[in-house]
Amino acid sequence: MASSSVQDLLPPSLDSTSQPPSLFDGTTRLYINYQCPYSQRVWITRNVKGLQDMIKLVPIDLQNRPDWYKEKVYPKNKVPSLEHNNKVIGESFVLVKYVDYNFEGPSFMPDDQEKQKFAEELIAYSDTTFVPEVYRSFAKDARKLAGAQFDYLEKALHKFDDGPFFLGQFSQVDIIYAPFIERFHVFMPEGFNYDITTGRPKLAKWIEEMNNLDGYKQTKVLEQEKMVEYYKNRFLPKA
Ligand SMILES: N[C@@H](CCC(=O)N[C@@H](CS)C(=O)NCC(=O)O)C(=O)O
Repeated sequence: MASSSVQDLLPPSLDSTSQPPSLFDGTTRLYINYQCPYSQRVWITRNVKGLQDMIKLVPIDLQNRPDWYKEKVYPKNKVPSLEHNNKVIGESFVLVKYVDYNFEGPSFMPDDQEKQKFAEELIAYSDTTFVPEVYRSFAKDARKLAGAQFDYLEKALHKFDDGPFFLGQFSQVDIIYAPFIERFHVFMPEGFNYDITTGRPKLAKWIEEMNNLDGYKQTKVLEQEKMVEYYKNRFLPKA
């Protein structure tokens, strides 16, 4: 018998023709989209904490969204969202913390106060600066402007030397950055002939170490060519 790939094990995406799950029946559900980097953050958290049986994945087709998602689950009509204890909450950075603090499994925030402070700084930096600046750079001088953002990460990775991750040991910070670094690492060589790891040994090592984590590996974008095409269409000037 052929061995099953990660893709075979993933539930199919629900679309406008799909019935809703039996909402608020006590099941904890994580609504995601397989291509969405924000969803991926929470999906990684669920996996690395070993919560595969406690938090059910419900993938949504965003191009052909079921009406019930906005009407009955999450009025903001975005993913990710989490149905838990008769409530639905959203926003990936809120959910990463929520899943880390409210469910069993290893904790991904160290007790050390200096590390906690640095974690908050890096987590805030991600969506206020790192992600928007790299996206903005694609229309300008990507190699220089995005380069400055990857330099920031390289410097941050030098701060703690008790492991290859942002706080030394694997933490929420790695989870927050991983989906975006993954996409930029694939897209920038294609779009700008630019390898984000060149001259950045800590970042190169970080990517290597992340790729050793099964809970992360299972969430990685499967259709990389599609992702690159999407980025090209969205961010590069039309020929
Ligand atoms: N700030 C949100 C962003 C979530 C987000 O933008 N999700 C996208 C998919 S990656 C979405 O649901 N888009 C659908 C829409 O905006 O209609 C978070 O961190 O969770």
